[in-house]
Amino acid sequence: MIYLKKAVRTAATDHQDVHDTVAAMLAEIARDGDEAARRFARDLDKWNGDIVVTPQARAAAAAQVPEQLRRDIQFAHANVRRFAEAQRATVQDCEVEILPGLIAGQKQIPVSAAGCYVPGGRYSHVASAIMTITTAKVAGVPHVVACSPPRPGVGIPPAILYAMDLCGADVILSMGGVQGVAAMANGLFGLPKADILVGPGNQYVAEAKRILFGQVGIDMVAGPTDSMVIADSHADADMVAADLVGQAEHGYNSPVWLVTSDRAFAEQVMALVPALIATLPDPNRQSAAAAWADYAEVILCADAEGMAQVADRFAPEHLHVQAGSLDWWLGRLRSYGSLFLGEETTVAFGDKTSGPNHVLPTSGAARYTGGLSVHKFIKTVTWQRATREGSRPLAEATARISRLEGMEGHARSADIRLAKYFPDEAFDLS
Ligand SMILES: NC(=O)c1ccc[n+]([C@@H]2O[C@H](COP(=O)([O-])OP(=O)(O)OC[C@H]3O[C@@H](n4cnc5c(N)ncnc54)[C@H](O)[C@@H]3O)[C@@H](O)[C@H]2O)c1
Ligand SMILES: [Zn+2]
Repeated sequence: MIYLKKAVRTAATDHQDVHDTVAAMLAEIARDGDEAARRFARDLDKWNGDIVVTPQARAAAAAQVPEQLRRDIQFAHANVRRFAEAQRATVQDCEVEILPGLIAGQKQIPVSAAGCYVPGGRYSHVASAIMTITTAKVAGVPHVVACSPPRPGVGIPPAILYAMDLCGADVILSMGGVQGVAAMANGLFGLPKADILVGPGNQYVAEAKRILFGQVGIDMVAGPTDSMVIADSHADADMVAADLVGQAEHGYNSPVWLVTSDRAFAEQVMALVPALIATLPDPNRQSAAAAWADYAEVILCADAEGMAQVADRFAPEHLHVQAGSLDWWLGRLRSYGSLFLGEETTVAFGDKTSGPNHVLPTSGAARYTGGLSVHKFIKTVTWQRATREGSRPLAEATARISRLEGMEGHARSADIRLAKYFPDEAFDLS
């Protein structure tokens, strides 16, 4: 493979500053509770209003969203729900007779309370509300809290609030950043403590979740969003250029990668991109320009197998194949958060409306995990039950293994059962 364009920057270097800021904020909130969270909302987001959004404010939001947009949000919600329901149907209890007199099983139990972070600093992430809340509700979580940063004097933008309400958030907090995350994790403002925190956010949000992990579950540690397009000579250069620029808009440090087996095609796309970026409105233009200049890469490979190897190594969050033989790619590719097959769909569809979740592993985490799904809200737990007859071989083997391990107390839990159920027999348990 040959780099026709190489990134000049990779992962952020300011991590320690962010860590110290967030750790200090979390400590203050742990100490002073609601009051500290309110103080940060005031200082950072200029918000003095209600923290728990009232039923009246929820109802009023719908009236402020134009009807077509409401229908669009309902469309996206229905698609995300349909996909999540199909996933839910694959998650099942099971039961097996391991040996005569011993049955064991697994049960799927949703967490009791989930906290969904809906980012809202720079863009109005309506889609993130749909992706997280809907999925938690379909998973069967009885108590879903959602929070998002309020805009000064306005609160949560009406379209986000409408989406949160439509998707079934039980409580909505007008609170963003570290204070929003901590409010859900610590059970501030009268809430139950969240068992799991999910949803994307900026570096402060991501760091807060990372620090709180252990005390609560989290979906993943998210970095800047990234996207890869695999294109061969079948691809449409204008479309590929538009897709790369579209995803570079996320932020100055959002990598986009083009992997192709056609040098002329790569050069055509590279020539088109700057002009497309120049036509974006500010500040999206600056984000996309910086992302393209500093983080984007264009890689030329000999053939499809070479391109697949690059994709597997990068493990992109979004992977879009605009090439022939789509079934071959679906079978061959192994590391991605979400795969988009063919030019008729695109990452933007997945981001906003199509159904599979858009909360996905970034920065190569797709090597070891997929994205947000109903599974993240459900605990697969196990149980077992034995008859006296079934307990007999278990007790004998357990007693001997325990003694070998030096765990005499464990061995005696086995001994006492054999003595009670089979009093007339002698066992060699040493
Ligand atoms: N990968 C995905 O699926 C996906 C989807 C949507 C959004 N995102 C990501 O979500 C993020 C959204 O970021 P955002 O900033 O626009 O919104 P955000 O909601 O994540 O963060 C806003 C909050 O940051 C806090 N904050 C700002 N400056 C601070 C400081 N100096 N100290 C402490 N706290 C501070 C404020 O309290 C504010 O409420 C982006 O990084 C975007 O890439 C990812
Ligand atoms: Zn996107």
